[in-house]
Amino acid sequence: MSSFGSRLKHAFEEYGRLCVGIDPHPGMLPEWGLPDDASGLREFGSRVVEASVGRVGVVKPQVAFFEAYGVAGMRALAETIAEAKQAGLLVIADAKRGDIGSTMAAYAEAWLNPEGDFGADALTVSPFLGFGSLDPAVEAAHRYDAGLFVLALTSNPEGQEVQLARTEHGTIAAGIASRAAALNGEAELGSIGLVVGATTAYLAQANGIDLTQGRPPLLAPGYGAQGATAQAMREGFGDAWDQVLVNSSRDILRRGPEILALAEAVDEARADVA
Ligand SMILES: O=C(O)c1cc(=O)[nH]c(=O)n1[C@@H]1O[C@H](COP(=O)(O)O)[C@@H](O)[C@H]1O
Repeated sequence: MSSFGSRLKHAFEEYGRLCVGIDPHPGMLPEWGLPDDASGLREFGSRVVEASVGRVGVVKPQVAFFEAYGVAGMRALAETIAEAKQAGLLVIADAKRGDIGSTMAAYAEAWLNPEGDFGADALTVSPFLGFGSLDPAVEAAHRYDAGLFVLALTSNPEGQEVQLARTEHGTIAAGIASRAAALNGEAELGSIGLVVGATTAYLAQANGIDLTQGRPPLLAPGYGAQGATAQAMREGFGDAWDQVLVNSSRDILRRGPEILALAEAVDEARADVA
Protein backbone atom coordinates (compact mmCIF):
# COMPACT_ATOMS: atom_id res chain seq x y z
CA MET A 1 0.00 0.00 0.00
CA SER A 2 1.22 3.56 -0.65
CA SER A 3 1.69 5.98 2.25
CA PHE A 4 -1.30 7.78 3.73
CA GLY A 5 0.11 11.09 2.45
CA SER A 6 0.23 9.84 -1.12
CA ARG A 7 -3.26 8.30 -0.89
CA LEU A 8 -4.54 11.63 0.40
CA LYS A 9 -2.74 13.53 -2.35
CA HIS A 10 -4.41 11.28 -4.90
CA ALA A 11 -7.79 11.96 -3.24
CA PHE A 12 -7.13 15.73 -3.45
CA GLU A 13 -6.36 15.41 -7.17
CA GLU A 14 -9.39 13.25 -7.88
CA TYR A 15 -12.04 14.84 -5.65
CA GLY A 16 -10.73 18.09 -4.18
CA ARG A 17 -10.23 19.04 -0.57
CA LEU A 18 -13.52 18.38 1.21
CA CYS A 19 -13.89 15.81 3.99
CA VAL A 20 -17.43 14.90 5.04
CA GLY A 21 -17.91 14.49 8.79
CA ILE A 22 -20.03 11.57 9.98
CA ASP A 23 -21.27 13.16 13.22
CA PRO A 24 -24.54 11.71 14.50
CA HIS A 25 -25.18 14.43 17.10
CA PRO A 26 -27.71 13.73 19.86
CA GLY A 27 -31.17 14.32 18.45
CA MET A 28 -30.10 13.95 14.84
CA LEU A 29 -31.34 10.37 14.35
CA PRO A 30 -34.95 11.23 15.31
CA GLU A 31 -34.70 14.40 13.17
CA TRP A 32 -33.84 12.13 10.26
CA GLY A 33 -36.78 9.87 11.11
CA LEU A 34 -34.41 7.07 12.20
CA PRO A 35 -34.64 4.95 15.37
CA ASP A 36 -32.57 6.50 18.16
CA ASP A 37 -30.42 3.38 18.57
CA ALA A 38 -27.58 1.50 16.90
CA SER A 39 -29.72 0.50 13.92
CA GLY A 40 -30.44 4.20 13.33
CA LEU A 41 -26.72 5.02 13.64
CA ARG A 42 -25.89 2.35 11.09
CA GLU A 43 -28.44 3.72 8.61
CA PHE A 44 -27.17 7.26 9.26
CA GLY A 45 -23.58 6.18 8.52
CA SER A 46 -24.66 4.38 5.36
CA ARG A 47 -26.53 7.38 4.01
CA VAL A 48 -23.61 9.73 4.58
CA VAL A 49 -21.22 7.26 2.96
CA GLU A 50 -23.53 6.86 -0.02
CA ALA A 51 -23.83 10.63 -0.47
CA SER A 52 -20.02 10.96 -0.26
CA VAL A 53 -18.85 8.23 -2.63
CA GLY A 54 -17.74 9.65 -5.97
CA ARG A 55 -17.99 13.23 -4.62
CA VAL A 56 -15.24 13.42 -2.01
CA GLY A 57 -12.24 11.28 -1.18
CA VAL A 58 -12.38 11.39 2.62
CA VAL A 59 -14.87 10.96 5.47
CA LYS A 60 -14.34 11.55 9.18
CA PRO A 61 -16.55 9.69 11.63
CA GLN A 62 -16.70 11.39 15.03
CA VAL A 63 -16.14 8.45 17.38
CA ALA A 64 -17.76 10.07 20.44
CA PHE A 65 -21.21 10.15 18.87
CA PHE A 66 -21.05 6.39 18.25
CA GLU A 67 -19.46 5.60 21.62
CA ALA A 68 -22.38 7.35 23.33
CA TYR A 69 -24.59 4.46 22.17
CA GLY A 70 -22.42 1.85 23.92
CA VAL A 71 -21.25 -1.46 22.55
CA ALA A 72 -23.87 -1.53 19.79
CA GLY A 73 -22.88 2.01 18.80
CA MET A 74 -19.24 0.94 18.44
CA ARG A 75 -20.33 -1.99 16.28
CA ALA A 76 -22.24 0.48 14.07
CA LEU A 77 -19.06 2.57 13.86
CA ALA A 78 -16.96 -0.45 12.86
CA GLU A 79 -19.47 -1.32 10.14
CA THR A 80 -19.60 2.30 8.91
CA ILE A 81 -15.78 2.44 8.69
CA ALA A 82 -15.71 -0.86 6.80
CA GLU A 83 -18.42 0.29 4.40
CA ALA A 84 -16.62 3.57 3.68
CA LYS A 85 -13.28 1.84 3.06
CA GLN A 86 -14.95 -0.76 0.88
CA ALA A 87 -16.43 2.08 -1.20
CA GLY A 88 -12.91 3.51 -1.72
CA LEU A 89 -13.14 6.41 0.72
CA LEU A 90 -10.27 7.29 3.04
CA VAL A 91 -11.43 7.23 6.66
CA ILE A 92 -10.11 9.50 9.41
CA ALA A 93 -11.21 8.20 12.82
CA ASP A 94 -11.76 11.28 14.94
CA ALA A 95 -11.06 9.85 18.39
CA LYS A 96 -8.47 12.45 19.55
CA ARG A 97 -6.43 9.82 21.38
CA GLY A 98 -3.48 10.78 23.56
CA ASP A 99 -1.71 8.64 26.19
CA ILE A 100 1.73 7.32 27.03
CA GLY A 101 3.87 4.32 26.21
CA SER A 102 2.16 0.98 25.77
CA THR A 103 -1.27 2.57 26.25
CA MET A 104 -0.70 4.90 23.30
CA ALA A 105 0.55 1.91 21.32
CA ALA A 106 -2.67 0.02 22.10
CA TYR A 107 -4.85 2.96 20.98
CA ALA A 108 -2.88 3.20 17.74
CA GLU A 109 -3.24 -0.55 17.19
CA ALA A 110 -7.00 -0.31 17.75
CA TRP A 111 -7.53 2.55 15.30
CA LEU A 112 -4.85 2.00 12.64
CA ASN A 113 -4.40 -1.75 12.16
CA PRO A 114 -6.37 -2.34 8.95
CA GLU A 115 -7.21 -5.88 10.15
CA GLY A 116 -8.82 -4.57 13.34
CA ASP A 117 -12.50 -3.74 13.85
CA PHE A 118 -11.86 0.02 13.67
CA GLY A 119 -8.91 0.09 11.26
CA ALA A 120 -9.01 3.59 9.74
CA ASP A 121 -6.61 5.27 7.32
CA ALA A 122 -5.76 7.95 9.88
CA LEU A 123 -6.46 8.94 13.48
CA THR A 124 -6.68 12.30 15.25
CA VAL A 125 -4.27 12.40 18.23
CA SER A 126 -3.52 14.79 21.08
CA PRO A 127 0.10 15.85 21.74
CA PHE A 128 -0.67 17.53 25.06
CA LEU A 129 0.97 14.76 27.11
CA GLY A 130 4.18 15.77 25.30
CA PHE A 131 4.81 15.33 21.58
CA GLY A 132 7.12 12.37 22.26
CA SER A 133 4.23 10.51 23.91
CA LEU A 134 2.91 10.03 20.36
CA ASP A 135 5.98 7.98 19.28
CA PRO A 136 4.12 4.64 19.48
CA ALA A 137 1.35 6.07 17.28
CA VAL A 138 3.93 7.36 14.79
CA GLU A 139 5.50 3.88 14.69
CA ALA A 140 2.09 2.28 14.12
CA ALA A 141 1.29 4.81 11.39
CA HIS A 142 4.51 3.86 9.58
CA ARG A 143 3.90 0.14 10.09
CA TYR A 144 0.38 0.30 8.66
CA ASP A 145 0.91 3.03 6.00
CA ALA A 146 -1.58 5.06 8.00
CA GLY A 147 -1.70 8.71 8.98
CA LEU A 148 -2.06 10.86 12.07
CA PHE A 149 -3.57 14.30 12.52
CA VAL A 150 -1.95 15.92 15.55
CA LEU A 151 -3.99 18.63 17.30
CA ALA A 152 -2.06 21.88 16.92
CA LEU A 153 -4.29 24.95 16.72
CA THR A 154 -7.81 23.68 17.28
CA SER A 155 -10.97 25.43 16.17
CA ASN A 156 -12.30 26.07 19.70
CA PRO A 157 -11.35 29.42 21.26
CA GLU A 158 -10.39 27.79 24.61
CA GLY A 159 -7.57 25.91 22.85
CA GLN A 160 -5.48 29.05 22.54
CA GLU A 161 -4.59 29.35 26.24
CA VAL A 162 -2.52 26.19 25.84
CA GLN A 163 -1.67 26.17 22.14
CA LEU A 164 -0.48 29.78 21.90
CA ALA A 165 1.31 29.76 25.26
CA ARG A 166 4.97 30.62 24.80
CA THR A 167 8.10 28.76 25.87
CA GLU A 168 11.66 29.96 25.20
CA HIS A 169 11.35 28.21 21.76
CA GLY A 170 8.13 29.95 20.70
CA THR A 171 4.49 28.93 20.95
CA ILE A 172 3.40 25.39 21.83
CA ALA A 173 1.62 25.15 18.44
CA ALA A 174 4.85 26.12 16.61
CA GLY A 175 6.69 23.38 18.51
CA ILE A 176 4.04 20.83 17.50
CA ALA A 177 4.26 21.94 13.85
CA SER A 178 8.04 21.59 13.77
CA ARG A 179 8.02 18.18 15.52
CA ALA A 180 5.47 16.94 12.95
CA ALA A 181 7.54 18.43 10.10
CA ALA A 182 10.60 16.48 11.25
CA LEU A 183 8.63 13.22 10.88
CA ASN A 184 7.51 13.90 7.32
CA GLY A 185 10.74 13.82 5.32
CA GLU A 186 10.59 14.94 1.71
CA ALA A 187 7.15 13.70 0.61
CA GLU A 188 4.96 16.05 -1.41
CA LEU A 189 2.28 15.52 1.21
CA GLY A 190 3.32 13.97 4.52
CA SER A 191 1.51 11.28 6.49
CA ILE A 192 1.81 13.04 9.85
CA GLY A 193 -0.67 15.89 9.61
CA LEU A 194 -1.88 18.65 11.88
CA VAL A 195 -5.32 19.78 12.97
CA VAL A 196 -5.60 23.52 12.41
CA GLY A 197 -9.09 24.97 12.72
CA ALA A 198 -10.60 26.80 9.78
CA THR A 199 -11.58 29.40 12.38
CA THR A 200 -8.08 29.70 13.87
CA ALA A 201 -5.74 29.28 10.87
CA TYR A 202 -5.11 33.05 10.74
CA LEU A 203 -3.50 32.73 14.18
CA ALA A 204 -0.73 30.59 12.68
CA GLN A 205 0.33 33.44 10.40
CA ALA A 206 -0.15 36.02 13.16
CA ASN A 207 2.14 34.03 15.47
CA GLY A 208 4.78 33.09 12.88
CA ILE A 209 3.87 29.39 12.85
CA ASP A 210 5.05 27.84 9.58
CA LEU A 211 2.49 25.24 8.48
CA THR A 212 4.29 24.46 5.22
CA GLN A 213 7.41 22.88 6.81
CA GLY A 214 7.40 19.13 6.10
CA ARG A 215 4.22 19.55 4.02
CA PRO A 216 1.87 18.02 6.60
CA PRO A 217 -1.75 17.57 5.53
CA LEU A 218 -3.83 20.08 7.48
CA LEU A 219 -7.23 18.91 8.71
CA ALA A 220 -9.35 22.04 9.00
CA PRO A 221 -12.62 21.71 10.92
CA GLY A 222 -14.70 24.81 11.55
CA TYR A 223 -15.89 25.53 8.02
CA GLY A 224 -19.66 26.11 7.89
CA ALA A 225 -21.34 25.37 11.20
CA GLN A 226 -18.55 26.98 13.28
CA GLY A 227 -18.55 30.08 11.10
CA ALA A 228 -15.44 29.91 8.87
CA THR A 229 -16.02 30.82 5.23
CA ALA A 230 -14.03 29.52 2.25
CA GLN A 231 -12.57 32.98 1.67
CA ALA A 232 -11.47 33.40 5.31
CA MET A 233 -9.87 29.95 5.29
CA ARG A 234 -7.91 30.65 2.14
CA GLU A 235 -6.56 33.85 3.62
CA GLY A 236 -5.95 32.25 7.01
CA PHE A 237 -3.93 29.34 5.62
CA GLY A 238 -2.01 31.48 3.10
CA ASP A 239 0.85 29.50 1.51
CA ALA A 240 -0.27 26.27 3.21
CA TRP A 241 -3.67 26.25 1.47
CA ASP A 242 -2.84 23.41 -0.93
CA GLN A 243 -2.21 21.09 2.07
CA VAL A 244 -5.66 21.76 3.56
CA LEU A 245 -8.40 19.15 3.92
CA VAL A 246 -11.56 21.02 4.92
CA ASN A 247 -14.03 19.16 7.15
CA SER A 248 -17.72 19.89 7.14
CA SER A 249 -20.13 17.96 9.35
CA ARG A 250 -23.31 19.72 10.56
CA ASP A 251 -23.62 22.05 7.57
CA ILE A 252 -23.99 19.00 5.33
CA LEU A 253 -25.84 16.69 7.75
CA ARG A 254 -28.62 19.17 8.47
CA ARG A 255 -29.62 18.79 4.81
CA GLY A 256 -30.46 15.07 5.41
CA PRO A 257 -32.05 12.60 5.61
CA GLU A 258 -32.52 12.14 1.86
CA ILE A 259 -29.36 10.94 0.13
CA LEU A 260 -29.95 13.20 -2.87
CA ALA A 261 -30.21 16.30 -0.69
CA LEU A 262 -27.07 15.28 1.23
CA ALA A 263 -25.23 14.72 -2.05
CA GLU A 264 -26.28 18.17 -3.23
CA ALA A 265 -24.93 19.70 0.00
CA VAL A 266 -21.64 17.81 -0.50
CA ASP A 267 -21.34 19.10 -4.08
CA GLU A 268 -22.01 22.69 -2.98
CA ALA A 269 -19.44 22.57 -0.16
CA ARG A 270 -16.84 20.92 -2.38
CA ALA A 271 -17.28 23.60 -5.04
CA ASP A 272 -17.15 26.35 -2.41
CA VAL A 273 -13.80 25.21 -1.00
CA ALA A 274 -12.26 24.28 -4.37
O1 LIG B 1 -10.20 16.93 15.18
C1 LIG B 1 -11.25 17.42 14.74
O2 LIG B 1 -11.79 16.95 13.77
C2 LIG B 1 -11.73 18.67 15.31
C3 LIG B 1 -10.74 19.51 15.80
C4 LIG B 1 -11.07 20.85 16.10
O3 LIG B 1 -10.21 21.65 16.41
N1 LIG B 1 -12.37 21.24 15.98
C5 LIG B 1 -13.37 20.40 15.58
O4 LIG B 1 -14.52 20.85 15.45
N2 LIG B 1 -13.07 19.08 15.29
C6 LIG B 1 -14.13 18.14 14.89
O5 LIG B 1 -14.61 18.50 13.60
C7 LIG B 1 -16.03 18.34 13.51
C8 LIG B 1 -16.66 19.70 13.23
O6 LIG B 1 -18.02 19.56 12.95
P1 LIG B 1 -18.95 20.76 12.39
O7 LIG B 1 -18.63 21.96 13.19
O8 LIG B 1 -20.32 20.23 12.59
O9 LIG B 1 -18.59 20.91 10.92
C9 LIG B 1 -16.45 17.68 14.82
O10 LIG B 1 -16.41 16.27 14.63
C10 LIG B 1 -15.36 18.10 15.80
O11 LIG B 1 -15.16 17.17 16.84
